[in-house]
Amino acid sequence: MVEAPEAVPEERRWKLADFDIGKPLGRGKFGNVYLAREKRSKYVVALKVLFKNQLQQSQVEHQLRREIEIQSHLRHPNILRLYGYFYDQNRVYLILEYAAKGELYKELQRCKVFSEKRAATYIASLARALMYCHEKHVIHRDIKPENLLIGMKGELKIADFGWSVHTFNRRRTMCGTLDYLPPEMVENKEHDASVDVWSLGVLCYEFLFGTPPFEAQKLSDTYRRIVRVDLKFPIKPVISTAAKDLICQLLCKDSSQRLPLKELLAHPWITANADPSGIYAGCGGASA
Ligand SMILES: Nc1ncnc2c1ncn2[C@@H]1O[C@H](COP(=O)(O)OP(=O)(O)OP(=O)(O)O)[C@@H](O)[C@H]1O
Repeated sequence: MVEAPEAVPEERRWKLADFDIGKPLGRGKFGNVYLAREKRSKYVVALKVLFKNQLQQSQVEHQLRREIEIQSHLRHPNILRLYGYFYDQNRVYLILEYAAKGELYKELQRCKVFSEKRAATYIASLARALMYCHEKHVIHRDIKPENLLIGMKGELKIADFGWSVHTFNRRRTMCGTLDYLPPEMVENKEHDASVDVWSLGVLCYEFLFGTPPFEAQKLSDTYRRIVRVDLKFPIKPVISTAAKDLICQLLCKDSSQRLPLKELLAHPWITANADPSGIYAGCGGASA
C-alpha cells in the first residue's frame, strides 16, 4: 500500500490531500497524531504531524532524520511500521502503522500490574523484535512503556526510534529517561546492544510490580541505585522465583554477563508463561 517516498516517483510523492483525516489519536511533544485513511487504497494509518519550528527550536531535526531512516527500514510484527513521510512549509508528516489498542503505558496504569502470562508474552515479543533490530545493528536505547503501543490483536509494537542508533554510530552520550538506563549509560561510558537487554529487565520488573526497580524521589538517588544495581523485590504482589531469576539475569551491572536475548526466549519463565502467538488477547478487559 503506502510506499516509502524515496521509492516513489516525484509525481506520486505523498501529500496531505492523499489522506482523509479522522479523529485525533493523541498529542505529542512536537505535534499531534491523527487517524487517517489513504484515499486510493482506503488503508488506515496514523498520521503524525510535527511542526518544523518546534523541531528546530528543540534541535531535534537530526534525531528525527535518524528515526525516519532507521524505522522505515525495519519490518517486524512487533515494530511499528513507518510507511513514509512528507512535508510542507511548516510541518513534517509521518505515515505510521495504526496501533488500534493504543498505549501500553495506559494499560499498565489501568491494570496497575500485569499477570505473569501477560508480562512474559510482552517480554518475549520485545525480545524477538530487539533481536531483529540488533541483527540489523540497530540499538533502540529507549525501551519504556511510553514507547510501546498495542496493535489490533493485542500484539506489542515498539514505536519511537528517536533515540535509536546504528551500532557503528554509537556514542557515549546519555539519553532517555534515567529509570530505564543501564549503569554504563548513566555513567556515560561506551555501550552496546546489551543496553536494550537491561531495559527489558527494568520493564519486566515494572510489568510485575507496577513501578520501575530503581525509582526514587530524587534523580540523584535513581542514579545511585542504578549504578549499584540496588535491586529489591517487594513481598507483594507474590511473584514466581522464575520471574525474579530472569530479572536478575537481565539486570547485571557487567553488560557482558546479561542474558543474551536468544537465551531469554528459552528461559523457563518465558517458556512456561509466554503465549507463543505473541498476543495477549485479554487486552481491554477487566483482568490484567
Ligand atoms: N501509530 C499510532 N497508533 C495509535 N495511536 C498513536 C500512534 N502514534 C501515536 N499515537 C497516540 O498519540 C500520542 C502522541 O504520540 P507521539 O508519538 O506524538 O507522542 P510522544 O509520546 O510525546 O512522542 P514524542 O516523544 O515523539 O513526541 C501517543 O501517546 C498515542 O496515544
